[in-house]
Amino acid sequence: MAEKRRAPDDHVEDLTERHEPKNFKKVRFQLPRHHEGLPEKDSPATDTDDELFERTLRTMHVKERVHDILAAMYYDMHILSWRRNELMQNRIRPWPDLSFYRVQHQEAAWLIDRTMRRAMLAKVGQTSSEDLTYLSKQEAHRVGQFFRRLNLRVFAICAVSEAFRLALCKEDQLVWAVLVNKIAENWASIGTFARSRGLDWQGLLLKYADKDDSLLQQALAPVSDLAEEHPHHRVITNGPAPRKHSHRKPQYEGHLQINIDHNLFNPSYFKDKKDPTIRVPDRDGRCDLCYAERECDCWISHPTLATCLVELVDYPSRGIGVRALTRFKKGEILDQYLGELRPVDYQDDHAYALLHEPKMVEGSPLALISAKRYGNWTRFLNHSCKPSATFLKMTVGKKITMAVQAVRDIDIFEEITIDYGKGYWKNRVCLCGEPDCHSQGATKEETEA
Ligand SMILES: C[S@@+](CC[C@H](N)C(=O)[O-])C[C@H]1O[C@@H](n2cnc3c(N)ncnc32)[C@H](O)[C@@H]1O
Repeated sequence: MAEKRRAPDDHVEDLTERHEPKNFKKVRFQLPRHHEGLPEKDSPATDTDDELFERTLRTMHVKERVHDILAAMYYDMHILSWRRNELMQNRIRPWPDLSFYRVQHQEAAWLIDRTMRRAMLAKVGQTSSEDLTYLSKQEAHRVGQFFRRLNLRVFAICAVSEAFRLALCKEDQLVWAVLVNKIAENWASIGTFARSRGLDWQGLLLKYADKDDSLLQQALAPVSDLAEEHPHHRVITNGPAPRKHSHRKPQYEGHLQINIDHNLFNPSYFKDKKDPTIRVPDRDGRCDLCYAERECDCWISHPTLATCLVELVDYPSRGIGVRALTRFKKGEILDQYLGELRPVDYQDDHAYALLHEPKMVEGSPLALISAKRYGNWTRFLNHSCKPSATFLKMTVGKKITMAVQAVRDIDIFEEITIDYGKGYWKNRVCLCGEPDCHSQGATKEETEA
């Protein structure tokens, strides 16, 4: 049987001591003198440390800003579709929720109206620099810039987000240009996210449905409904290259891999018929959330932010992996590793099985979490020899659980990875590509043993 994955004891690596990479170019540290007034375009390269520093800082600032905006856009789309689903299912909460949804929808509709009005006027030759259908010339220029790279469908999806609308009128030109590029690079992800959450962007365009405009008709063309299924029942394949992506359902051994939100326990699998994840006070120590010594009512709330803001993507040669759609902080609990609970000697899951251990007792696993058929997004975390997350044994409320924790800050669009442990790679080859990868140092005999 292949070696089971085991959570490390020392879970959060201290990265403050990490050495700089060898090819890191040192620049003399000095505060920028005219940071705010830096030119929009890169100035010609010079050799002085000050200028190099300023340009590096500017590039970093733009990248950070664009990633902030994109993270906020995914969050906006998530929260608005969440609210909409609640409204549609008649689970209307107190009025502030409703008014938030209405205001956001109204502002998106105004932006679409301005865009459509301009497009209609352009058709009959009536646009000029004095055109008052836009709030400003800048907005008209930027919308034009967006349409040169992308289409009305993506614009309508993005327009739903307040972060996007604010960027359109408030960010400087360089940030806007980089944002449009990034949206173009990730349009498959943005489109899939909107569709799989049931975001109402087509509704914004419907009142123009009778207009004879090819872009509009293209945007309103029916698309298959992804919102009926769980978002993690969809994998984006072929990467984000324009018009090359498609979707597939995650399958293993010919079965759809079903999403669950708690471990499945079947007493008949266990000799004593008891759920091995029930907390035992003297064995499992304090609750990791409230530090109570005895049973408490804590739980890891579900869904976590990560459940809502990650996507499944096909990575060449490693299969499905997980991409972050927001920024996560070092130490953040991303989710719990879930699956069917099986006895430790269960032999039938060679890819997804994780040993379930209590945090205080080393080397005595209580069960095995088999996620090959039932599990959540965490089962798709690929291995890296320099991972961004780790398994963490926790005691929470009435249960013990295997959580997944970020071991460093994770940026939006980064793949989230975890260390499966050296044992997992005894008879397999790791393709993580890290310079210190286990498999690179292993001899042929070791990997084929
Ligand atoms: C827990 S699953 C991860 C999700 C998996 N990629 C999938 O498509 O379902 C573990 C399997 O993913 C693949 N995998 C994950 N990380 C890998 C890596 N660094 N190198 C090669 N294969 C990897 C291996 O096939 C491994 O058995």
